[in-house]
Amino acid sequence: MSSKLKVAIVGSTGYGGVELIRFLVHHPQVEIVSVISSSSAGAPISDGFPHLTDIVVLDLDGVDIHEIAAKADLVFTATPSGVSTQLVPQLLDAGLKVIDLSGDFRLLSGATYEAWYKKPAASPEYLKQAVYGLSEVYAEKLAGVSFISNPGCYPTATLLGIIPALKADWIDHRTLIVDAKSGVSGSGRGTSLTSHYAEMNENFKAYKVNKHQHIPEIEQVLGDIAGEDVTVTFTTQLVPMTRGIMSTIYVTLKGDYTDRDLIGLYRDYYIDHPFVRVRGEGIWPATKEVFGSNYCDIGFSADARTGRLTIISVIDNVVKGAAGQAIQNLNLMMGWEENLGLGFIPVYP
Ligand SMILES: NC(=O)C1=CN([C@@H]2O[C@H](COP(=O)(O)OP(=O)(O)OC[C@H]3O[C@@H](n4cnc5c(N)ncnc54)[C@H](OP(=O)(O)O)[C@@H]3O)[C@@H](O)[C@H]2O)C=CC1
Ligand SMILES: CC(=O)N[C@@H](CCC(=O)OP(=O)(O)O)C(=O)O
Repeated sequence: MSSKLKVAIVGSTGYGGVELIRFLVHHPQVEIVSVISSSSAGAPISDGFPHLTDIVVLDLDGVDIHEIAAKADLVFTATPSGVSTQLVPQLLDAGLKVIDLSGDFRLLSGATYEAWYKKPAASPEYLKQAVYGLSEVYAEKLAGVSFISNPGCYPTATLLGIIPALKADWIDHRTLIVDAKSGVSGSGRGTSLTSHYAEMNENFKAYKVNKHQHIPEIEQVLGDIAGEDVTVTFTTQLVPMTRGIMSTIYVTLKGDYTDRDLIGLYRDYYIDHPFVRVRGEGIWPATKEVFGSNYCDIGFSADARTGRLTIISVIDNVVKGAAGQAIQNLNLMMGWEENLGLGFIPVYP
């Protein structure tokens, strides 16, 4: 009998789910026992995803809580916001561990969720069970828990870029401006006018300016770190590429800190965490340099002329922004090496 952790994936036919499969197939402590679809149960997963032919030889299962509980120890829910709200409580009640990739359990306040997501919030009983999984920042809180809420893609890039400087009190958080750009896979596999080729190709467009649902998530975590309320100006933009997020952060420095000071501060902060790489002086990260990997790369320019700091943080939205961080959180939950099953070099060029 296998002593591996038995894992099921709900939403296995979405971008996050398929990416979970890509990594979990190589994870030494995990066995994928069920790939689940609410719309295509019964068919081999490789019918819809021929790149998995002969690699994942499983038929898609339906969403049946008892069947999942009979097969699996832990479930990844890579399901849309609103779906997880309903599904996750049933999985937890069935005794399963859960790592949820949606936005449904990230915000502590149900009222804040409803204001930004425009959907009914999960019940407070379950909201308070969720541990927020920004791996590098909350690693110690994740060990041994049963339910992790995986961070959003934009919050991951943005928060990892801001937190060390905020924690050190080197920046004035009242001046934070975040200019964030994402590839189209961030909006999921379902077709929409937004992700239509003719709308996206050779285009660069802003959306949800100051209204994005990730704003309260970023402010919640920064408030936790700062010990007081924090607000950010946050602009999201779509760029004509498949994967990648670049979050460019502008903030006023509280002292005469140099790039070298910042590099030292950030390298110290992330010293025990292999997936955040801090660039050397004048070497700014590009999305291609993390493509397909779980890395978050960060670079700086402290401008003595304006007194402002520019921080550039890049991730692959489907990996560090979703499936990769979810597996990193699984590793932290289970007490395994943080990088187990994730040690891939980015795809380049
Ligand atoms: N894409 C990204 O970069 C990121 C995504 N996320 C979040 O992760 C989650 C998954 O995202 P992503 O994979 O991109 O989304 P997709 O739209 O690509 O996939 C979502 C999947 O959920 C399944 N689904 C839909 N309705 C139900 C239901 N009622 N019950 C069970 N399953 C259902 C669908 O599969 P089927 O019809 O086969 O059931 C679908 O393939 C979302 O909450 C998203 O916001 C978070 C960070 C980054
Ligand atoms: C490019 C793009 O459209 N990205 C999506 C990210 C959505 C997402 O990941 O949703 P939750 O984290 O809130 O579940 C967006 O901006 O809404």
